[in-house]
Amino acid sequence: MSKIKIAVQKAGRLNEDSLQLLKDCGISIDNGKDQLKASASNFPLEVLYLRNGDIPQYLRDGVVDIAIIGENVLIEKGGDIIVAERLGFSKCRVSLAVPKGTKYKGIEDLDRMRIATSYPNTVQQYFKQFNVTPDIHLINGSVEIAPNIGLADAICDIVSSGSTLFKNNLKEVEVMLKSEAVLAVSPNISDENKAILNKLQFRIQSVLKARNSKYILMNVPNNKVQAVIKLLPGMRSPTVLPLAEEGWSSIHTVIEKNSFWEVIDELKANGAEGLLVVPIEKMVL
Ligand SMILES: Nc1ncnc2c1ncn2[C@@H]1O[C@H](COP(=O)(O)OP(=O)(O)OP(=O)(O)O)[C@@H](O)[C@H]1O
Ligand SMILES: O=P(O)(O)OC[C@H]1O[C@H](OP(=O)(O)OP(=O)(O)O)[C@H](O)[C@@H]1O
Ligand SMILES: [Mg+2]
Repeated sequence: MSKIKIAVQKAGRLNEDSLQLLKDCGISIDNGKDQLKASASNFPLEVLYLRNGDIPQYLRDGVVDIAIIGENVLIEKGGDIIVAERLGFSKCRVSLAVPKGTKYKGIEDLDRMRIATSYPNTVQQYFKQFNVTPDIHLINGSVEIAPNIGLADAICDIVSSGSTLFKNNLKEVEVMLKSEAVLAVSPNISDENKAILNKLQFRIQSVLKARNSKYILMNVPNNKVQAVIKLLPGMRSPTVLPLAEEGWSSIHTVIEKNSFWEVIDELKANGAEGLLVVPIEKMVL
C-alpha cells in the first residue's frame, strides 16, 4: 500500500506546531531521536525532516508529496506548487525596514538603494509594480544587522513582534506580504497519494475548525432565552435545556473563538449566569 510523504521542518519555528498538528489529527509518528525519516504507525504517512528553505525544490521534484512550510518561502521559491490549506500558525509578515533616522516618504526613496534580504525574488517582484529598481544584496541570516554595519540602506525580512527591528534600530516602512504555515502539494503527486491527502486534509480541517471554536454553556432566565439566542452566532441553533430550578434554562452552543468577548457584556446584561467556555477537540460539520 502506498504511503504519502510529508516534509516537516527539521528544526526551527515550524517544527513543533507541525508535529502537534499531525498528532491532533490522530497520527502517531514513531520518532527516533535525530532521525531524518519516520513512519506513522496508524496512517499511511512517512515524515521527512528537512530544511524549510529546501522544501519547495523537493516538492517540485516529487521527492515529497506534501509539506508543511512557511508561505513566504513558497512565494519566494515555490512557483507551481499548490497551497491546499492555510494552517493558522507561524504567522508573520515580510516587510521592508530602514534605519530609524531615515526620512522615508515612499517606495521611490528606495530606488537604487542597497536592500539586504534572504528573499530576493519576493523583493524583485514587489518593486517591479512600482517601477523602482533596488540593488539587492542576498544575505542568508541576521539580515537586520546589515544597515548597522554599512552593508545596506534598507532590509527586507520577516517581522512578527517587531522586537528584532527595534533592537537593531530599524523601522518597518512597508508590509510586502503576510504569511503563515501552509500545507503545500507537489505538482507530481500520484492519484493514490491524492486520495490519502484528501483523508489527511479532512482531519486537518476538523482540527483547525475545533481550534477556532469554543463550546459555551450558560444559565438564563426563561423570559430571556430568546433574547440571548439572538446574540449567539452559533453553528445552527443552540441547545436549550430546562434547569432543575423552575424558570431557568441552560443554553449550549458553539461559537467562533474570539467572538465570545464581543457578546459577553450583552449576555450578562440579558441575565446570563454561570458562563462556561470549553475547548473543543475535533469538529466535523
Ligand atoms: N519571528 C517569527 N514569527 C513567526 N513566524 C516566523 C518567524 N520567523 C520565521 N517564521 C516563519 O517560520 C518559518 C521558518 O522559520 P525558521 O527561522 O525556523 O527557519 P529558516 O531559518 O527560515 O529555515 P530553514 O529550516 O531552512 O533553516 C519562516 O519561513 C516563516 O514562515
Ligand atoms: O519581529 P520578531 O518577533 O523579532 O521576529 C522576527 C525575527 O524572527 C526571525 O528570526 P529567527 O528568530 O527565526 O532567527 P533566525 O534568523 O536564526 O532564523 C526573523 O528572521 C526575524 O529576524
Ligand atoms: Mg528564522
